[in-house]
Formats: sequence, structure tokens, C-alpha cells
Amino acid sequence: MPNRSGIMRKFIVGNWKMNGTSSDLSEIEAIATMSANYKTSVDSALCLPATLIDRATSLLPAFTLGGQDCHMQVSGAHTGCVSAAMLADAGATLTLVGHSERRAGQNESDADIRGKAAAAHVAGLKVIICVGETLEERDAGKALDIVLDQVQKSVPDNAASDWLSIAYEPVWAIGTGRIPEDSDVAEMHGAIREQLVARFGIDGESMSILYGGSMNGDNAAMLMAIPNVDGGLIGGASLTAAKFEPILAAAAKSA
Ligand SMILES: O=C[C@H](O)COP(=O)(O)O
Repeated sequence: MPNRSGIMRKFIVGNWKMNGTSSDLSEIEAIATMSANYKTSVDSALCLPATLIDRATSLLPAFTLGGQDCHMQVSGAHTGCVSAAMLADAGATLTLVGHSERRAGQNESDADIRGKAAAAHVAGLKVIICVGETLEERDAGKALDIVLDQVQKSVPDNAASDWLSIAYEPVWAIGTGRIPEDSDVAEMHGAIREQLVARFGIDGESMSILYGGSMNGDNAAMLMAIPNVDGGLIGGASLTAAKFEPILAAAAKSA
């Protein structure tokens, strides 16, 4: 997201997925303490399991913590679901929506994700909408069409750079150790940027577009040097301060 002088700061977000119990609060604290060393040039956050958000925010009120999903309704008969208002009440200030593991595992549609993003915004949360193609879609030459369609249909019409970011995550790169060619990342992020600017005007220039999928300390500098890569959404390498720090260091250097 832009700072006051309009320069894009890198935005590095860890996604703990379904990992973490109270015994991991000390590691979350270590990550927060380490991240503070980079705060002059890098915005960082952790998206935690909903069960940990309240305790983590009590322990670390200055660190940005988020959820990994929310329901589109404020309350009601939705057993097992968590609303955006509940995340905010627990202390979260942002949430992911539309992660591919939910699109596939929970059959979430673009319309669902748009509704969740809108609900999160109403609850006062910043939102990261995840998009990405499968390997079959890339091999069929459909990656750009698929991802741009997801962005078009998932992003609400009132989106603005002060609350909305996109995370491009090729499904086949998540947790596999594989990453796309630089040129493919540049092409996709450039195309997403063009679409955001066409739809939202100059504000589309300031919406952060994160890359996700096997980002780690070895490849982060290279990935963040690619035009329109404004940061990262990191899974496995966000689980410890030791693995997360080199990514923040790379982001700080590229800022
Ligand atoms: O949300 C994070 C992404 O799914 C990336 O996960 P990964 O860094 O473990 O590949």
C-alpha cells in the first residue's frame, strides 16, 4: 500500500493456515518482535487461525494480525463459520478471502468471495483477495483469462487501495517449491494492474498486488524485484521467525 508520499511500501503477509495452538504464541511473538525491525520500510502481518487471534492481539497489540476467511453475513445460523465482525472483535485488522484452498476445498465462488470482501470492509477490516490458476489452466494457456476473470468477479465495485490488496498465487506453486518464471509473474501482475487501473482509475495504481506460492528467503529478492510485485503472501516460510526474517529483509532492500 502507498505511504504518505505515494511510494509503495512492500507488504509481507504470513498465512499460518491450519497451524498453531497456544503453544505457538511465543513464536508469533518472536515474529512480531523481528518484524518491528523492518517497520520503517515494510508493512507486515500474520493471518492466524481464528482461535489464536484474541490471545495474540492481547499479547502483541502493536502487531498486525488477521484472519484467513470470514462469512459474508454478520451473524446467523451458519454453524462453524466466523464473521468479519467476530474477527474484528477478536482484534484482527485484516483478513484473507478467496484462498485457493478454500475455493477448491469449500467450493467458494467468485460471488462468495466478493460478498466476503464486502462484509470484511463493512466490519472495518483490510482485505486480501486471493486469485490464481491451476496447473491444468496454465498448461492450457488460460492462466491470464482465468485470473483476470477472478479479479473482475471477486473484487467489489467500491474497492479502494486503503483497504483492498490482491494476492496472485498460482495454485501449482503453493507448498510445492516451484515458482513461475519471472516473465510469467511480470505478465500476470502487469495484467492485474492494468485491469485495476481500468476499473478504479489512479487508485488502481496504489492497490498492492502480492505474489504467493513457495516464496522463501532464497527467492524473495528476485520475486520482489519484478514490476508490480508489491509484496508476498507466505505460507510455510512464515511459520518461524527464522524463515520469515530473510523475506522481510529482502522486502526492505527492494523498498
Ligand atoms: O497463503 C499462502 C500461500 O498459499 C503460499 O503458501 P506457501 O508459501 O507455503 O507455498
